Amino acid sequence: METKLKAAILIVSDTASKDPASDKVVDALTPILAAEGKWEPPTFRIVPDNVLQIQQSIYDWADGPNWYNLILLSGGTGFAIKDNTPEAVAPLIQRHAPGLVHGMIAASLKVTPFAMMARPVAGVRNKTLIITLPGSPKGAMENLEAVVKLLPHACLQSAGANSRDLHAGGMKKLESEAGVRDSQHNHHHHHHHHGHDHGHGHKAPKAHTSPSERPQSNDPSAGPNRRYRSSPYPMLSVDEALRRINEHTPEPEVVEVPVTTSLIGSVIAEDVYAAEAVPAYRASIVDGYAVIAPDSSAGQSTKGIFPVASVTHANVGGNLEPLQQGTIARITTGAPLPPNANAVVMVEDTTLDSCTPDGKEEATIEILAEDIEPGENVREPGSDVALGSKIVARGDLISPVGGEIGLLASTGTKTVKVFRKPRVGVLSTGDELVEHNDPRTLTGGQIRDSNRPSLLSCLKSWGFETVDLGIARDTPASELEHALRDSLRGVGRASTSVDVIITTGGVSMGELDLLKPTIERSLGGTIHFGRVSMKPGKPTTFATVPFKPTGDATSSQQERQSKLIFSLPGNPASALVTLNLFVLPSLHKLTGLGHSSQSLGSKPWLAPQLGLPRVAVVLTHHFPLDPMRTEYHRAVVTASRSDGRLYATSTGVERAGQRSSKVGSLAKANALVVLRPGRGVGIKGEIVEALLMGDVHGSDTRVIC
Ligand SMILES: Nc1nc2c(c(=O)[nH]1)N[C@H]1C(S)=C(S)[C@@H](COP(=O)(O)OP(=O)(O)OC[C@H]3O[C@@H](n4cnc5c(N)ncnc54)[C@H](O)[C@@H]3O)O[C@H]1N2
Ligand code: MOO
Ligand SMILES: [Mg+2]
Repeated sequence: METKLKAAILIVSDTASKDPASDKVVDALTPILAAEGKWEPPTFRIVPDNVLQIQQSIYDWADGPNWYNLILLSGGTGFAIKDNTPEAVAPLIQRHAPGLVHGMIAASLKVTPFAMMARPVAGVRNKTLIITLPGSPKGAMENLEAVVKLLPHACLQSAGANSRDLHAGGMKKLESEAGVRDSQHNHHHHHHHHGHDHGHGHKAPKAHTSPSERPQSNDPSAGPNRRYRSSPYPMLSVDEALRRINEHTPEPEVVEVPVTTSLIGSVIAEDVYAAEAVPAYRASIVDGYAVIAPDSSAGQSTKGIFPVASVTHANVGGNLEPLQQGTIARITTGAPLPPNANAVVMVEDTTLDSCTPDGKEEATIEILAEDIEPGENVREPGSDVALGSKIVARGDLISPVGGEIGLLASTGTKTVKVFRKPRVGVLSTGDELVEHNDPRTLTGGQIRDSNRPSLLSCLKSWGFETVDLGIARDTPASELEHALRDSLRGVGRASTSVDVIITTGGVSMGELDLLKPTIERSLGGTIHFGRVSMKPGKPTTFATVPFKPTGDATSSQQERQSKLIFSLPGNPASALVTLNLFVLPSLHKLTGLGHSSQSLGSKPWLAPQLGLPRVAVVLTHHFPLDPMRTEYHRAVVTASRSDGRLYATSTGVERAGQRSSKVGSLAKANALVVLRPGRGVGIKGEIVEALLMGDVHGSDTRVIC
């Protein structure tokens, strides 16, 4: 059977979003696609005339693993103030298709001159063809009919594969092909002239003029006329941002290190086999008497009075005398059994019968137990760890609990291969910043740098090596560029080069928000995203910069090929939340946690996940919702002792309680409660997702409904 193509319809209409039954377009378009016999029944969604919601739908349908071949949007393409579908769609299109636009307008013009009042856009994002249609059912049908015959071919070409490859099995291949195309795209962008407005010097730039270009940061030297008034960076969903971070975080490197406690938090890169057996000899499990127990089938009793032939302590040296039939030997826990002995009787199961003449030692003992079996209370050699058995596997995390270190130590393992943990630098930016411990009184707009200490402490608690990169001033602008370059190379303010740079501040819309332009224009870096639909943390920026190591061969082996820059918002709560949400998964991947542990066998769910653990929590009170952005609400989560559930209580729901400037919203918090955007509140008793940042303590909390 031939593979069918996947289509999605987005209805953009304030009316239909309030009353889905009022929509007539989905029912009008579906039969047109069905008549072609090449399409699966389309999926659809209804959103209001809202740029973010339109864009989110396109990300969902064109960017994820479940991408669609075709997205048809209907509505919002006219001249009315609220019509903003073309403005939402155009920036997301990577390759425009003006031919389809011409075709649709030409067809409509045959019906009505009002066709000139439509502002359709069409083009390709990733492997998905996107076309806007008018909002009226009649107009939408006419437009779709004008192009519908061409769509299967256009979609297959956009996907870069034949139809069979569109099947689930071909997904992987297509994903990697898309990766190749993306990097070529980036390449192109670096050589492209940035100014797109030559000859129109007085015009302010539009956010997106040339469709083939990625968004480009503000040119700091350009005057007010050419400064952006809306961000050129598309607003990504958190999931898409995380996907891009994962995609651009390099694979971890392998290093060989001695077995010490500094292994805690490292991930094993190569299976380790026991070079020694544990125990190395036959050892007693109890304090008592080594005996020669008769074969159980013989039916003989082990009761009786026996002479004590010898005493064996745990640290005995040299060879032991073999035990003679009819005698027993006193032995302590962990001590080697004398040859011939095959079981141990606990001292509690014996009584003293007689002493040596000097009264200092036992001469004879009565054994009270009558059913001692061979092997009883004996640890055979290698029964705890067999010689040559796998003790830790590639992908295993060396936990602070101590089990893995214990295994390595007990078998005399001297060194292990692990993934090298990344080194992380933290840089604060801003002219207003003062060291937190500066004794002087603050003046004017000065504030104390709280981001560096709070971020450094969080990173240290995760077990990463950190480098304090200090403060970079906004003016002169070159200070930031030099601070970043020095940090990458490990000179100046950075004692050693870092793998990951975290900056705070300077990523939003202010004229001194210089991070994005500095990364792109001065360091030749690539910004993978510059805005995320979340609260707090909207302007979070993630970039990679190419890095050529200098110096000798050994140092170059230790350097990664590209370095990561996380430019977090300056607001203190935003900086800490985004550190937890975005930086940690990347550091985990660099640490090797993505390499699923082979030793878990049939229990892959026991493998550690990247980033914070995700759990379900019960709200203990109403939580206000943001109408647009997913909120990461700071909360205290406790484990109920009575019903075994987790309960979330906000660190502050009053007006400024969760404000992004308020770092105190993270004091006492051990979780980020994920609140999807909506009207009103998340209600008391509702179960929502939360990300655990810290330890969970027990409590008597319970929501009584
Ligand atoms: N016109 C717009 N303005 C802003 C937008 C926007 O979309 N349009 N986004 C707002 C959001 S959301 C955030 S979050 C902030 C992000 O600001 P920046 O990353 O550009 O940071 P700065 O402007 O440098 O500073 C913001 C704020 O944070 C304080 N700060 C900075 N560094 C530190 C530090 N190390 N320790 C303590 N506090 C710090 C700084 O003094 C400012 O008060 O932008 C909004 N604006
Ligand atoms: O996104 Mo910003 O972090 O809310 O203040
Ligand atoms: Mg700013």
